[in-house]
Amino acid sequence: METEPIIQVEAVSKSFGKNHVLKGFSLSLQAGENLAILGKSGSGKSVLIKCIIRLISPETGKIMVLGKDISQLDQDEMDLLRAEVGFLFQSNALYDSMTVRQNLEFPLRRHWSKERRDSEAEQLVREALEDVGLGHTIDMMPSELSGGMRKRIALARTLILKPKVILYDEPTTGLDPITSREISELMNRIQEKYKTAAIIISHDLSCIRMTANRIIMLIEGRNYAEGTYEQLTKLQDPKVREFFEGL
Ligand SMILES: Nc1ncnc2c1ncn2[C@@H]1O[C@H](COP(=O)(O)OP(=O)(O)OP(=O)(O)O)[C@@H](O)[C@H]1O
Repeated sequence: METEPIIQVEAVSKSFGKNHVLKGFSLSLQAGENLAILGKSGSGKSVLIKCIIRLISPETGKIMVLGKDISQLDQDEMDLLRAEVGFLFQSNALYDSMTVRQNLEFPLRRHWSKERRDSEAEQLVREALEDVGLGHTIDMMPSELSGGMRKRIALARTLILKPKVILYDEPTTGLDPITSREISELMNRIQEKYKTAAIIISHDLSCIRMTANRIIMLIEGRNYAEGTYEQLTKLQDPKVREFFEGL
């Protein structure tokens, strides 16, 4: 039986002046799936993610998130929906003046009552930190952590609200190959444990190879090619080959 997609993007177009970034791009994210969007720098991957969380609005097309047409939601409804979507942004954006514990509690402040936080937050924080293998850092400051650890803390903070779907924006950018690998393994463990679906936008082929069940290549604003990593590496199209050259 076909289940309803977690996220559906249908023929979305977005331009900035004469710069036509997305030209009828579509995707369908299924439950439990890690879907990677592979595209060059400037191809529109971040624009796509911003459309999905309605930070910007496309000119044409339709976006459904967890069964809701996001263009039809008012601000409060959109905020509630965003709480079910986890983001891991490139910048990590941890608060430097807060401990790891306070950073992880932060999303709960917005979405939970004080009573609920007092009774449940501690255990959730500990569980999320254990999930990323950093239980011992709970009282440390972000400045005491390495780049890879900060990324994992940012991921733990995303997990706190038990999202149904996670959007990973360049999750391994700026990390060395070993740390990148650890983050990719962690992304797989999270998929397995929480059965979350995820969209991963990246140009890091090793991360994509390890984590993606399916890949859509975003080239010239369109769905240029689609398949598993193995399938795409076998294509002869020069624009696809460019990505896999040297492997
Ligand atoms: N707010 C904006 N105003 C004008 N142009 C924008 C805006 N946001 C993005 N663009 C343009 O849209 C294009 C796609 O940008 P985007 O950030 O989505 O690329 P990307 O694929 O995420 O690249 P990278 O891999 O380098 O992050 C670029 O040409 C960029 O200049």
